[in-house]
Amino acid sequence: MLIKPKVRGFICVTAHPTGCAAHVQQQIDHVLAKGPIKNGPKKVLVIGSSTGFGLASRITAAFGAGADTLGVFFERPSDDGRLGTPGWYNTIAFTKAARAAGRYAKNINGDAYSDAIKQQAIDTIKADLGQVDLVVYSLASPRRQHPRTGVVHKSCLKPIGASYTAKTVDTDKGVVSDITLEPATEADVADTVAVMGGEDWEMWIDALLKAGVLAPGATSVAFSYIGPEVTWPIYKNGTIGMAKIDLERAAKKIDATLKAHGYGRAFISVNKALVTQASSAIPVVPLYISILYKVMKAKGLHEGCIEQMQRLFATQMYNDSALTFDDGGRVRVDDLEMRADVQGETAEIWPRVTTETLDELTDIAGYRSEFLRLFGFGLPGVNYDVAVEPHQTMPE
Ligand SMILES: NC(=O)c1ccc[n+]([C@@H]2O[C@H](COP(=O)([O-])OP(=O)(O)OC[C@H]3O[C@@H](n4cnc5c(N)ncnc54)[C@H](O)[C@@H]3O)[C@@H](O)[C@H]2O)c1
Repeated sequence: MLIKPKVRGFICVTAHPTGCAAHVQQQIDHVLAKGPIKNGPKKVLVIGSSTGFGLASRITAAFGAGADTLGVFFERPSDDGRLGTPGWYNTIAFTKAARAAGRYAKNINGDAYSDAIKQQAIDTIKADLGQVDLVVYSLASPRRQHPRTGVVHKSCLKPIGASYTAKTVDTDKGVVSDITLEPATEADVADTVAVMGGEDWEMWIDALLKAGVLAPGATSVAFSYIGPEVTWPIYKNGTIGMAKIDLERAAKKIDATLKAHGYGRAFISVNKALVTQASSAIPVVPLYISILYKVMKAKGLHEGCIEQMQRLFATQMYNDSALTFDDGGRVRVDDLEMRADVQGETAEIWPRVTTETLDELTDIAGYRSEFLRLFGFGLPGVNYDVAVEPHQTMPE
């Protein structure tokens, strides 16, 4: 099958298996080039391991620290004549590469919010790894079926209190326009907290502890975003921001639980704004990212998911380093994004961006190519004019 990108709004409905593999390999190469991470994790569970920050942390653990990894994700597998989602192909590529390098890598494709998948992960850890010493929690999902009530909660991206009008970009068409977002209801907030807040992370840690599969001294990390004021009504102060406050609440509770269990630790890492499948769905944010990329690339400060996770592991979590916390007890790898000069220049560009000036003032081209790379398109060394087999099976 010849596979070309088919972009529909903020999603690409096709994915290229060879391109996804090349994207994973690029990330592995980055981690290898950075050199080994001393005293790194040995046995790692990554929840949300197939794309974005979760995949990057799995690659960093396996190829930077030589860790065995178990990945949990929710992806559509390929079938005869039918494409899978990028995370499916990414995981196949990762698994083959990790095993070729002599590392254990197994995968569970299913709903991480369910009790059944938690149990499957526990059974796999018991059978293969004994215990894990790092749990990365990196889910980004539009919905969660609550395992106790059966209720399906849907997360949303809305401001709270008042409607919010701001500039946004249709990244596909290159049109800049104003968008007005109506405020969330109380139910919207509660639903978003139920999906993207900390309850499920707590349920994972409780289940792992009860089953005895968490090593004494284990670490757990989950990810958040803060960003500049221009995005606060839709992010930090919006429904997703309320979920992140709940994630921080959970981090403190899990930290206390893990400290009681062999001096472990749990914390939130605040990461940089990046093009991922999750962030491309947020209004306003892709325009901000396009400006930010322009400014950060000009200063030589640009990072993607893999640079962020490699830096988090090598300069905060392991490698004889110690976690440094902000006033809110969070680790910040968004430090370069939030630098005063970067934010000053981004804020200066923001009001001047129009459809006409988009190409000149922003890195919309970089945004688009990074977006396509998420789906395996535009990778160097991949011949997109050659037919590829869409059906790729996951190694057992
Ligand atoms: N992208 C950004 O700019 C950014 C910045 C800072 C923090 N974050 C945070 O990082 C975390 C990860 O986001 P991302 O941008 O890497 O997202 P992503 O969409 O690339 O990855 C989400 C992962 O979750 C998995 N997943 C989704 N629903 C699932 C389910 N029900 N069961 C099992 N797996 C499921 C997917 O398969 C995938 O592996 C989120 O907490 C997000 O808020 C993102």
